[in-house]
Amino acid sequence: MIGGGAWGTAIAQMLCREGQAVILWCLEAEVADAINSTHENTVFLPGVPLKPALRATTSVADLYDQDALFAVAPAQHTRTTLAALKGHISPGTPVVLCSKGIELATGKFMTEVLADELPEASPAVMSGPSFAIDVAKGLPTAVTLAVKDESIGDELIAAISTPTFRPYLASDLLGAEIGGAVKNVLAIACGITLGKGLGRSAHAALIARGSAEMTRLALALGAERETMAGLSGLGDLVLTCSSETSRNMSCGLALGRGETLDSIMAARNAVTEGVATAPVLRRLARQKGVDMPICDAVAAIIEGEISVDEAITTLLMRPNRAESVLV
Ligand SMILES: NC(=O)C1=CN([C@@H]2O[C@H](COP(=O)(O)OP(=O)(O)OC[C@H]3O[C@@H](n4cnc5c(N)ncnc54)[C@H](O)[C@@H]3O)[C@@H](O)[C@H]2O)C=CC1
Ligand SMILES: O=C(CO)COP(=O)(O)O
Repeated sequence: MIGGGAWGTAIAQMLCREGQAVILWCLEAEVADAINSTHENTVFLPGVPLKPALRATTSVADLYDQDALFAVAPAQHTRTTLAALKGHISPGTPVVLCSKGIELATGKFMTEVLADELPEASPAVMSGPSFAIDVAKGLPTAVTLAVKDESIGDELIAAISTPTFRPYLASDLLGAEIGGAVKNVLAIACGITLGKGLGRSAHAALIARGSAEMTRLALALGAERETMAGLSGLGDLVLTCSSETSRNMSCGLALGRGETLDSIMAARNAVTEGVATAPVLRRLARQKGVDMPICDAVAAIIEGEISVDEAITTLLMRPNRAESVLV
C-alpha cells in the first residue's frame, strides 16, 4: 500500500487477512510508528483500531517486488511515489490506482502518470462511493474495479472482496478516473450551495447538471457513458455531494458560509483533491471544447477570479437550454 493516509490505511485494514500480508508505506515516521506500536493511525484515521498484523514502514524498499501495489498517495504526489519504485517491480505487476484527481502540472490522469513512471505495470483503477472510515470499520461498501487485463481482474477480485467490500469488475479505466476526479469538484459546488443556504432543490439540480458535465467530458475523452451511471460516477457523486464527511463537500460548505479558501486549507491536514483538480479540469475541458459551467465556476472561485456570489449569479443567468447531457 503506497500511502498511509486515511484511505490507504482503510484499504490496508480491509485487505489484511489470513494468508495475505499487507505492508503500508507511510511518508511520516510518526504515522508508521503509531500503527506498529498502538495499532492506530493517530494522524489520518484516529479512533479506528487496526489489525495487529498490519505492518507499516517508511522504507520504500519494503515495497519492492510485491505481488500487487495500491497507489493511494494524493493525486499531486502519485508521480513521485511511483517513480521511487522504478526498476523494482516485475513486468505485469498490478498497480491499483486509488487516488481521485488530475495532475495539476501535466493535466494527466493517474493511469497516464503510471504509464510514464512504471510502464511495465498492469494498471487498474479502484473508485466509488467509499469513505475511509466506513471501509475501515467494515461497513458495507461497493466500488468499481476497472482493469486492463481481465485475468488480473479476476485475481484482484478474489484477493480484495469480502462480504462487506464488493468490487464490481469493469474495463473502462478512464471513465472510472473521470468520475472520481470530477465528483470532487462538484462536491465543492454542492457544499457552496448548501453553505449559502440556497436549499435542497438547488443542491439536487447541481448534482443532476453536474452529472451531465461529467458525462459530457467522459464522452469527449473516449470513456463510456455507462461508467458515469455506475458506482464510480453517479454513486460517488451522490455520496460526496451529500455528506459533510467529504472533505470536498465540507470545504464547499465553509466557502459558502464565507470562509476564505486559505483559512479552510490552513485548518486541515487532510487532502481536498477538488481544490487542485478544479483548475486543471477547467483547462482540460476548454482544450477539448467541453462546456462544464459548474466546474468552471468552482475553478474561478478557487483561483480567486470571482466571488461565490458572482459565480452563483453567472450560473443562474445562463440562457435556457434543452435538457441533454450533450449541450
Ligand atoms: N479518505 C477517503 O475516504 C478516500 C480518499 N480517496 C483518495 O485517496 C487519496 C489519498 O487520500 P487520503 O488517504 O484520504 O489522504 P489523507 O488526507 O488522509 O492524508 C494525506 C496523505 O497525503 C500524504 N502526503 C502528503 N504530502 C505528501 C508527499 N509529498 N508525498 C507523498 N504523500 C504525501 C500523507 O502522507 C497522507 O498519506 C486521495 O486522492 C483521495 O481522493 C479515495 C477514496 C476515499
Ligand atoms: O472519495 C471519497 C468518497 O468516495 C472521499 O471524498 P472526500 O475526499 O471529499 O472526503
